[in-house]
Amino acid sequence: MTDTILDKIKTYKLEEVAADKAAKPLEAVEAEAGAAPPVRAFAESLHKASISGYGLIAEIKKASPSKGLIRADFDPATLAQAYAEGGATCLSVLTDTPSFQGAKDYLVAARAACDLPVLRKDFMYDPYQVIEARGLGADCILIIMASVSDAQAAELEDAATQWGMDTLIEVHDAAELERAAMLKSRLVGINNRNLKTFETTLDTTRTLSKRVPEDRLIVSESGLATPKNLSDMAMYGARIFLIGEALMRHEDVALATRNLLADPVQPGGM
Ligand SMILES: O=C(O)c1ccccc1NCC(=O)[C@H](O)[C@H](O)COP(=O)(O)O
Repeated sequence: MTDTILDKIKTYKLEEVAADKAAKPLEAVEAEAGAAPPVRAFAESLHKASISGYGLIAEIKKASPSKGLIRADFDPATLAQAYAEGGATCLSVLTDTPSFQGAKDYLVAARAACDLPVLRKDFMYDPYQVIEARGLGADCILIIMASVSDAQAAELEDAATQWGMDTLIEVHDAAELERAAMLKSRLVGINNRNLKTFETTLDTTRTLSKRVPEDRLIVSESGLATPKNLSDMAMYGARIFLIGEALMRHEDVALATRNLLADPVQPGGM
């Protein structure tokens, strides 16, 4: 069987982490995490925003494997300020370079430019990356169930909790959701993009949202672009959204964010 993009990313990411560990030992990364600015409340901010409006995790995303270059005019600090001005609740910053043209420094710059809590968007396999994320200032990390074992997911979650961070557990099918439910995280991300095939359909949120335990917050991720998309997802219990490309393609990112969040459907409404 040929490798999927997720397999390819995992291969280079494990090599990258091994090189990072050789260059900067765990003790040094722990010291940086210990000296990092205090954690900002990621999950709780989303919960509060979603009670009567929408919670938005706005993604700073320069390029992707499925779309290539998305935004040439790319300054993470300016984009973070635009998202904050437009009403985003939290930020997601891609720190992976080979596939997304992201960078660890982008997270540092974006977080310093605003007051929003920040997700380190990367492919996490090793607690070293989690502690490194805190050292960069991250308030939340991503755990992709399609790419880790149950034991790895629990280990990453424990490391995040130990360093005061939240976790966003990402699933894209029923089997992954069942595994995610064994974890403690409040945030369950339903990715509308199949990371193995790149196929994107909002039917993924429509189908899986019913199976998410009631004590969790549903985050609908990927392929969302219009207010109608958001109100449609809200009908399925998803009032928190992770959005990158659709906002990154607008010249005026603050205005695009504001327009997307205007007029949220009320819980139980429509
Ligand atoms: O975006 C991709 O092409 C991609 C490919 C392989 C693995 C992950 C990928 N994206 C990560 C994401 O989950 C999205 O950046 C995020 O959900 C925002 O999606 P969008 O609003 O469609 O940019």
